[in-house]
Amino acid sequence: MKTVLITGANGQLGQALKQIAGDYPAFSFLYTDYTELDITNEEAVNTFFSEQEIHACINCAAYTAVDKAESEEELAFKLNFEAVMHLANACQAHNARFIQISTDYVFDGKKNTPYTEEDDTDAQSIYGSSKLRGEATALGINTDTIVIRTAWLYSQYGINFVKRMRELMQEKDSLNVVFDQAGTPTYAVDLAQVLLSVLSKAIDAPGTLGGVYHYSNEGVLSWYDFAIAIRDMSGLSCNIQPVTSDKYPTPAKRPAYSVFNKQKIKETFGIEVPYWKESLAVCLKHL
Ligand SMILES: NC(=O)C1=CN([C@@H]2O[C@H](COP(=O)(O)OP(=O)(O)OC[C@H]3O[C@@H](n4cnc5c(N)ncnc54)[C@H](OP(=O)(O)O)[C@@H]3O)[C@@H](O)[C@H]2O)C=CC1
Ligand SMILES: Cc1cn([C@H]2C[C@H](O)[C@@H](COP(=O)(O)OP(=O)(O)O[C@H]3O[C@@H](C)C(=O)[C@@H](O)[C@H]3O)O2)c(=O)[nH]c1=O
Repeated sequence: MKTVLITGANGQLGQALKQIAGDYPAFSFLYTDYTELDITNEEAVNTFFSEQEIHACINCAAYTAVDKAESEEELAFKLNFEAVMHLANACQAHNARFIQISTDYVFDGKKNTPYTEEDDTDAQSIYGSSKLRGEATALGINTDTIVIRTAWLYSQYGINFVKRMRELMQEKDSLNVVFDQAGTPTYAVDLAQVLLSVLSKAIDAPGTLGGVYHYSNEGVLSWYDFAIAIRDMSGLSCNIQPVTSDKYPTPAKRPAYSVFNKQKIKETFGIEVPYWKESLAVCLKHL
């Protein structure tokens, strides 16, 4: 039995992992969030790893408030870079596989064809920069680190675009949503399945499979298209207007295009990726 530490376990990805953990009997899971293990506390991280026998760590903790990060740079870097360094060092010292989650916001969005893992990064926001520093640091500490970049994460858990839109649509007659930012949503439960199947292969293969991988659901759409689908598939009625980003100003700049090329993760781990609309339907059944 291999013990897997899940940090930030009360967040939406952490809760998605808890939902499917029973399908992976070869693993026993240690779920921690801020109160059990504050990953910004280096000493606490080292003590935790010394007291428990940990074979792998999936870091689901992060500073994810994209706009707020613009005015809380220090906090964002503390969690998305420094804490990642503490976990990566502890994993290295205890021979544990480290899986770090990152984001499409590491790209500037100037491309118009899907981003591969080899494409140059150029984050446009504090959140994106802090996540980029975290992934580079973890890989620098150990090339066995697996960094999985994902995008537009949503689920029945926590706070996300799907839940926020449904609330807004019930409160308001009309909404403006940007149509000049294109990407692909990711259902957190699909990502959780991918993380555990990746780990199942990687845990017994030290020295291989490390590196960056892209994962989202299949398809390409704008936030506007996503909002329309959320409305129609939820049976709600709200007038949704497509607007350009300058008509919906935000503190943080988002990439205009952040679609992933997912060939690497599909081929390396034999993963089949669900179409975004099918996964949205699954999520909406749980809401
Ligand atoms: N959400 C999204 O749209 C996307 C997310 N990602 C990445 O996916 C990963 C998971 O994201 P998601 O599940 O949405 O994140 P959430 O914000 O839902 O969850 C993060 C969790 O980490 C906890 N946490 C905060 N500070 C600490 C700390 N010092 N020590 C331990 N835990 C802490 C949070 O607790 P509390 O709530 O109390 O602060 C929360 O439970 C992250 O790496 C994120 O960057 C990538 C692309 C898209
Ligand atoms: C609520 C709302 C948002 N928007 C715009 C703002 C923004 O450009 C886009 C997305 O909105 P949000 O701010 O909810 O999403 P945002 O926080 O940018 O989501 C991101 O979170 C981080 C953690 C990631 O890693 C990314 O992959 C991505 O999922 O939609 C509207 O146009 N109208 C609206 O009513």
